Amino acid sequence: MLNEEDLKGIFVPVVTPFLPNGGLDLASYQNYLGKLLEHNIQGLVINGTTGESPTVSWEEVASLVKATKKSMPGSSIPVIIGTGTNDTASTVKRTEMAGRLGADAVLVVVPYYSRPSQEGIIEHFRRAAQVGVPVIAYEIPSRTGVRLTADTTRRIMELDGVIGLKDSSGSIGLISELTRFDCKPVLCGEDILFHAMLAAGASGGILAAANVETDAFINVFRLADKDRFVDAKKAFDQLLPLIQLLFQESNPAPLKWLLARKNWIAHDTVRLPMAPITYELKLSLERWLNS
Ligand SMILES: O=C(O)C1=N[C@H](C(=O)O)C[C@H](O)C1
Repeated sequence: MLNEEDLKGIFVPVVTPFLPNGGLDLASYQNYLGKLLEHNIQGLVINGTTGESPTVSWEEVASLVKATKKSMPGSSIPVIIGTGTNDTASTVKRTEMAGRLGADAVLVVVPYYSRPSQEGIIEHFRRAAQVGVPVIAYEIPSRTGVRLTADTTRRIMELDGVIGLKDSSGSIGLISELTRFDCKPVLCGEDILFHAMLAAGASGGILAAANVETDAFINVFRLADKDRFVDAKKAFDQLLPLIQLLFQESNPAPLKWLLARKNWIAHDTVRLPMAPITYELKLSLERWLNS
């Protein structure tokens, strides 16, 4: 299982490939996984936002995890499973099931939709962490509808069993507050802010765009890790056009289109209410591919 020291480097949140009829496409998944595992990544995240967790059943998550383990026998690449929901009891149950599937850690998103109080959110994480599988808390207010204060985040990160934070808060405000003092690792979860967050003390990232330019993201991380922030910035700037395109419409639809276009997965199918990308974005991605 993961501990704090392991949250360093590039973690790739995987897409969940679907067939045109919406069923799980495990053949594509295995092909795509083979491509990702050619790179020196620090871990995989299954059933994250990029994995379309709101529309993926637990049985499907289990199939993905089993396929992942089968694809990398003897590999030590950590597998992190998204188990967060907006219901504490079901989050706890999913975290227990993830432990039985062999998760190295779980990604638990701030409970969305209900807009709970900060105290309720802390209690949600306390219960998830008590399961005994290491928890990475996931702050993404643009999707959850509730924003953690720096004090709440600190209290969550201080819980036993919470090993770090994935920060998709949308600015460097939170990480700057957290890293003023000693704190557990913060992973960037906002691709466009990767360099800025490394400079503010992030220990790596869980980045959808790293599905595509994996080595380039690893390079940015390594340069920053050696305090070569100017070189890291130059390398990161090269990634900006891709990042802008991948987030022009809701992630992961653009990413799935690109992976399908590269034949890593067979189809760009997303499950409703996610919709396929527009014709205009396809043209722009095609231009990027040819650039
Ligand atoms: O699935 C993830 O983990 C990520 N989700 C974020 C989002 O889609 O909002 C983006 C980030 O790159 C990784």
